Amino acid sequence: MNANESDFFREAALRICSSLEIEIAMQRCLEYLCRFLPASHFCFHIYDRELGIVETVAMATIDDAQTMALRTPLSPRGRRQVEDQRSLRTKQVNRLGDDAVAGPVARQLGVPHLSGLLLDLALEGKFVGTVSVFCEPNIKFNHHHEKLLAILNEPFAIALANCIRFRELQVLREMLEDDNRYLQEELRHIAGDEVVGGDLGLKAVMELVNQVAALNSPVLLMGETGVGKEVIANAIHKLSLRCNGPFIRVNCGAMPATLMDSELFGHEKGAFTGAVSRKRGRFERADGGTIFLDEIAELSPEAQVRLLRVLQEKEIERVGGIETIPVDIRVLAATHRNLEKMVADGGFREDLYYRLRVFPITIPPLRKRRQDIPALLSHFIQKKSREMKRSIMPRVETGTLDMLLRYPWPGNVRELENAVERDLILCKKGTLTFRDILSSVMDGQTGSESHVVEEDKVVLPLDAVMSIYIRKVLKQCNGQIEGEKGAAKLLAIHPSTLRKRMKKLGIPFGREVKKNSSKKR
Ligand SMILES: Nc1ncnc2c1ncn2[C@@H]1O[C@H](COP(=O)(O)OP(=O)(O)OP(=O)(O)O)[C@@H](O)[C@H]1O
Repeated sequence: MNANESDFFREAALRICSSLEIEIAMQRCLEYLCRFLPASHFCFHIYDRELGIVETVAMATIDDAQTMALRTPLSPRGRRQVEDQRSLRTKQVNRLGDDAVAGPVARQLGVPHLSGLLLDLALEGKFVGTVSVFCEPNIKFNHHHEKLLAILNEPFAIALANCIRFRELQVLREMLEDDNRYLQEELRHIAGDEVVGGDLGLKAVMELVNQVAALNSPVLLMGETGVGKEVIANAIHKLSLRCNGPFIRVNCGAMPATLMDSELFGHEKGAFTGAVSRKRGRFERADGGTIFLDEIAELSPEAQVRLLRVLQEKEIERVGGIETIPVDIRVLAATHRNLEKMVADGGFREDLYYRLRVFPITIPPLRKRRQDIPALLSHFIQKKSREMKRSIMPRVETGTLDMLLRYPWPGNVRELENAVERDLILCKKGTLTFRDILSSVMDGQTGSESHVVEEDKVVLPLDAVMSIYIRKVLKQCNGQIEGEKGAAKLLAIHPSTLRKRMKKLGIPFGREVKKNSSKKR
């Protein structure tokens, strides 16, 4: 390369690398190339050997520049011409339309009448693609022009290779975004979209949810384990303006304290042994959406301090990092523990407690909203049958519902869900009997019966109330139906009417009660 050629190389190379937008870089380069060779158009092409297609990825003229994905299938002769070629070539074509390879491409670009200069590009000995410059038909390219273009083989090849990589990355990113949207949908589905009981036992809760959802205020969800705190958190997110953003759940109780910081805030590469690459934490992932901190009471004192900072500053620092990263998140927290007492005992930071309980919502236990049990039961039977791919929907044995209504459900909705699943696995004839629940109700583990109907002041189906009352009277009469001390007399009905009703409601007769309890022992 002589001095002039060196200057030419330097300036053209700088221009083709001057922008990440390849078409802009090409236009800048074309403006310079025009001073040395006749060039009205400047294109990059790649070749798909499997499909025999030339793809024009970008084109620049003095007035216009664009990326494109113009795909031109080649004729068998054109394919042979490209594929049989052993070495990289520079080629002059007097009329583009006459060439077996350049012709179809030029026709699609609307310039078959122009003449062209084509140069195959290689990087580290591998074919990358082709660069072409076109000019008016009355002007001819010559060997000097060919030589000048060949000097730029490497920078052009790098620019084209980078452009293709960038395009691949964009496609991957779009796929990831699409996957992400799909997975978020799936997660919402798994977590259970529907709030069963929203218009009955959870009506008051849902009223609060509707009031707070659209705001950005933190919400503290309280209630026993399994009452549906996560379901309500999900409902808040779905009803909020952030519903299209991520909903990220963190189970603070299930995470070892040593990993908590890096899980929540992420880490930089090499921040600690095992940090082999940079990782984004859950707060960063929740950016633009909602973070749900489940079992918040289990947070270590150190993590509590850091969480307080995030809530105050709205920014995080990755472990081992120095830059602060702003995060736009809405925090929902949940606990089954008495946080107020923990604060009083010094187990939870008071300042953090007040930041989190800006809007507290307490979800009542299932035993305080028994009216939701029938709907929950049918919801879970349908959901679990679908999951287990059962074609026939099982039915609940007559009289069992009232048993389920009397049971205190210490594990709340989760226990009911598990009971349905267990019974679906066990049930042979398509009838759910809930034997376990039945025997614990029979064993009197439900507490006083009046607790069910009087204390809770809930509205129960008439059959259930009748069943509860008949059982109560039968208990008083030691299971005796007839006679002066029998239940029928107390209830002022005929013994056979009582028997019929007991059968209908699935109430076991005296002997069966004893049989059940002795079986248990
Ligand atoms: N109202 C409801 N409607 C439909 N499904 C519900 C409802 N409440 C709870 N569930 C289901 O019951 C199960 C337990 O609910 P969830 O995980 O929300 O309880 P939780 O209070 O967050 O429990 P924990 O305190 O153990 O984290 C889940 O499978 C959930 O889908």
